[in-house]
Amino acid sequence: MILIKNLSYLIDKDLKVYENCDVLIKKEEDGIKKIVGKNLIEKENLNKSDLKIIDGKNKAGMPGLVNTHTHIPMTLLRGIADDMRLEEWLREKIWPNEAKLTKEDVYYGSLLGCLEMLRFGVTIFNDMYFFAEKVAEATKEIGLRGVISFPIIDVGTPECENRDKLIRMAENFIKKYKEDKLIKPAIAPHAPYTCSEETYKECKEIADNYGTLLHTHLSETRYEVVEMENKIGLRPIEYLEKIGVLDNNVIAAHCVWVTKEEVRKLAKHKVKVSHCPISNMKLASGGVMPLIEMLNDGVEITIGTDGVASNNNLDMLEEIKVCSILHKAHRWDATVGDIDTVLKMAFNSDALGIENNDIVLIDLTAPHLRPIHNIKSNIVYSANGNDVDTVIANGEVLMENKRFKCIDEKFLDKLYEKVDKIKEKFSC
Ligand SMILES: C[C@H]1O[C@@H](n2cnc3c(O)ncnc32)[C@H](O)[C@@H]1O
Ligand SMILES: [Zn+2]
Repeated sequence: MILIKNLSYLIDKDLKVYENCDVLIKKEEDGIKKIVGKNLIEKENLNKSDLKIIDGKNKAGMPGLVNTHTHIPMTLLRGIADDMRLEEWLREKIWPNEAKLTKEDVYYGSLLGCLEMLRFGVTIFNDMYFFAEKVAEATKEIGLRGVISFPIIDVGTPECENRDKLIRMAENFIKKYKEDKLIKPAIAPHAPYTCSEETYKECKEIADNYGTLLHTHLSETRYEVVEMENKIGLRPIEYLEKIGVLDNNVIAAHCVWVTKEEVRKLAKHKVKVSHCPISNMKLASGGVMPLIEMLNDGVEITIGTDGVASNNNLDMLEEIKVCSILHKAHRWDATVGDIDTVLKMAFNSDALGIENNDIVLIDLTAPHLRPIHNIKSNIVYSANGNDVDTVIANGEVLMENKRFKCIDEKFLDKLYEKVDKIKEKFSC
């Protein structure tokens, strides 16, 4: 059992704030149980020798951050191609370099990505990358929880060039992990411009049969929308609706270029949207995701960083601040993207079908986090990922006082050496 004693502030999933409390975390057969109150040792009659005690003084606790769209192994491609728009970035830089990746490279890139997320308080994530088994393996080793989706592209991926075979591999991947405690497998047709109607339909059938999510990029750029309108006379969301893919098991990343009518379609089919403001701005995807219209129509919106090659980090605290201020600037309205709205999106793991029972502690002993008029304000507008001090995920202390507990830290040097070596095979 873990006891956080004298926690200065606790923000719960419903964004209620408690002050000066203890939090007891018990890992039981049927899940994680949490008790919040004062003087829990006495009240719950706890034996100190059964407890891992964490000092909560000058710390703020909150649920684990949830990154709902990323490509974790792309940590390997950090900084390889900046200041380019999506289409050229993908075709000229990212895909040619990804073609050189082996499954071992993806494993090390995933470890690096998981440690980066952990360092920044992200405990649950939704990934889409080649060699998904290696992403799953690294995730389990670090102890995070993730929806790991197996990507499909019609022309093939670095893992396999044959689409039919890829679909069978995706199904086997789902079978292998479907009972796993930390991993929820899923399938990911990459985007409407890389996957045919047949591919989307087959992926949807697999997602339905196995009860998994279908993760896809959707309406990310104006180019994507115009290209589709020219080819088939439909916008990407209209097209996916027409072929029967839109559903409540779909999680769609980006959804920037979306009309009001399409927002209604997303809401009608209960599609979950992963909003990736930094990646959209950096890749100059143009436009801004219609947050207000989506919220007004009841679309479930979550937040993602996208991959490190378009962000260029996995700092979800940075992402929520940018999300908030982007929409204020865009709408000339300071009330838009308010503190509670962005925090709710950042803690939302329900969209992934995972319960967020994790706790992240922020160290408040830093000049930029004092004084504290409103702890939620300091977290959204003043903090960043480096302020994360301790992470308890799935009932385990994975990081304490900014030190990784899930690995021997001596391994970090070896990991950095490995990724430096992998770096040599890429060309900028
Ligand atoms: C899984 C593949 O998806 C690629 N990717 C990474 N970021 C984006 C994005 O913003 N839009 C479309 N595709 C993206 C990644 O490089 C892999 O090739
Ligand atoms: Zn992406």
